[in-house]
Amino acid sequence: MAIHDQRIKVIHNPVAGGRNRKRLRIALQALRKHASKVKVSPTKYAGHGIKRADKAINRKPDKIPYDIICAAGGDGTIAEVANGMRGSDCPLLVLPLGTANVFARELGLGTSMRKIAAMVETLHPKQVYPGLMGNKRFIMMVGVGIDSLSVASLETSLKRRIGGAAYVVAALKAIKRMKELELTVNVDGASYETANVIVTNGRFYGGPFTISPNAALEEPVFHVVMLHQKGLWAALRYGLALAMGRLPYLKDVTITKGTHVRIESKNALPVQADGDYVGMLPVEVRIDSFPLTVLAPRTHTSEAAES
Ligand SMILES: Nc1ncnc2c1ncn2[C@@H]1O[C@H](COP(=O)(O)OP(=O)(O)OP(=O)(O)O)[C@@H](O)[C@H]1O
Repeated sequence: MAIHDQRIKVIHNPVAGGRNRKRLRIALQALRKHASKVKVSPTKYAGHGIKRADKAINRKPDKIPYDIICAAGGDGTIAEVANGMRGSDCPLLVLPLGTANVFARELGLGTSMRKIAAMVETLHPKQVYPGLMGNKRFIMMVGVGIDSLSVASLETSLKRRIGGAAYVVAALKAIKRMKELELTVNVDGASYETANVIVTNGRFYGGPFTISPNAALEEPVFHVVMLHQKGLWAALRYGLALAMGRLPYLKDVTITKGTHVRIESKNALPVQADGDYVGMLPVEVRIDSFPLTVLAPRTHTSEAAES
């Protein structure tokens, strides 16, 4: 699907990933070369991406519809736009301007805006399956454990200033609460006791790190990654194994598949979805019956994911 004479609505989160104007400009230049119209609408507050996307999809009858909706931001922005597009088969183009940009890596787009600009005309529609928490979509993952404790104590202003390093600061704060991590996870009827869980439809986590090597966005199934140990030593070991690509192969890590997952605890614990705090336990997630159409390279390699 070449972006040729098409009408594109770009929903841009101006606060994603710190300063992102230059990266956006590179992408817009490429889009304007090929498209007949490129309309950029910045988000004004958290959650605005949902409304913007819904409005772009359901235009008044006297207005010409858009052919492509583009989410320019981090994974949180993409999730918002994907929520506003639920039920539509209009393709979503992703311009990664966030901090971790896991979804763009997962699609094989990578994170180099120059490379994306160079290939934007050759991207093809592909169907992927987001998850649902209640009636709200997440595009890749939901987590409870050291990650959700960290996200819940993350200072947004610090993240805007120092980027990914703010997560390290947040993780240090979260360490104090690690003993509370006692979870019961039910995957399609099978019950597990664990300390950390990540329910994901993708391979990557926190950027280019592999957490579930056999997952694929286009398969309507979750990979449920459970890290059973808690405590400082376990957290450090998991962090190191993740950085070295060894996490999925540790003896105290279980990965199972399912389409319906319930997570609960006797303790009050926060939940993260696509890197943002979304509420407290208990939580129930399932695969969305509506697929999401995204533009992606026809074939992709791990090199693109690592760029
Ligand atoms: N104008 C805005 N002002 C404040 N917050 C916003 C605005 N627009 C969107 N947001 C919120 O910012 C949050 C974070 O943005 P996003 O996830 O896109 O970037 P990021 O956190 O830098 O990247 P990543 O998720 O890849 O780490 C989103 O969940 C969204 O709700």
